[in-house]
Amino acid sequence: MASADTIVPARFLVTVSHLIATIMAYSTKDGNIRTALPLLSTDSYAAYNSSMVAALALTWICFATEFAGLFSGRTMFSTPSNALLIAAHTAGTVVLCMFITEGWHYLAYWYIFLFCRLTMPVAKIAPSMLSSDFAFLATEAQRMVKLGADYLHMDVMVRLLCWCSWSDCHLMVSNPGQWVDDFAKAGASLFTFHIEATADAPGLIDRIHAAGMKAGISVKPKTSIEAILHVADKVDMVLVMTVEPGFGGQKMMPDCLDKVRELRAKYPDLDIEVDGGIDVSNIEQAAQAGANVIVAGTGIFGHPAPGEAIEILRGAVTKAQIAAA
Ligand SMILES: O=C(CO)[C@H](O)[C@H](O)COP(=O)(O)O
Repeated sequence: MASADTIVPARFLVTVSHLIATIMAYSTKDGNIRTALPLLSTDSYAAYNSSMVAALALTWICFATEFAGLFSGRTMFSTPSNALLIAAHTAGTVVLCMFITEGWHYLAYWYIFLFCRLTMPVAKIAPSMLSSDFAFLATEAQRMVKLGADYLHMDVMVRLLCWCSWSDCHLMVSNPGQWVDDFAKAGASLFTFHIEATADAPGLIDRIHAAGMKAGISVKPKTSIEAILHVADKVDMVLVMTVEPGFGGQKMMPDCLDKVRELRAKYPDLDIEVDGGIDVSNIEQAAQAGANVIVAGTGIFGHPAPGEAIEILRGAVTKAQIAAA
């Protein structure tokens, strides 16, 4: 395994090469746009130019985010993530050089960009606030975000107010539809309900989306995955419970991971979340089954170094994704 002394500078250098290639693509974009235009025609030049500039602007936003993660140390020490990014940036630099030198159609840039962004459902770690110190909830939330959490997982058994824009709200209530507007107003970004709690899942998903939130659907351990397949294309995430919902600190039920395997085989790009009894000792099983969004309460808050636990969970997911690719 490469050490941080070599892999971190290697990642930095290939990322910079990729960035330079995108800057070159900006300065030579005229050739790619003209390839897309009929001979001697200048109609549509402005529209194609704006489209290409938009794609490049999105790329640079992604670079800014990545450099922020790298320099803040948040994504610096995960070897599987570093290896994946080195491979992605190397491939991106090579394809972009061909795009420039061979004068490919400008739309190819969009395809390259979208392929790079969408091919893999990235690892997301969601500390379950159920295991935090409720007397200092806001401080606990800030601590988790500083330590690298991608979401804060909020279990809702009675009404709860979300105060931040990256709350992953898991509603373990009957009639979840009655709370859609309240959660949207409170700033929830992801509203996950149980298939067992509604008779009209497609309608509820539409309402969640219309309220400006992502929609997730959850299955309890005894519910088969077939129960949600009719809406798997409509939702942004499927949550497979690996314990009976209710409280933290339970033991993960490995049988539930068969549902994750089945779902991942059918939906390679879907966000699949697991929740219940996940920690650094069993994350490899969940990651190898295909889970990429990891909820952990006791596994993070009860770990002597919660930031390290978050990175181990993220690293295991990324490593399993590389192995499966
Ligand atoms: O949904 C939940 C309980 O119903 C919790 O999110 C879950 O149990 C997380 O806690 P832990 O990681 O300690 O098991």
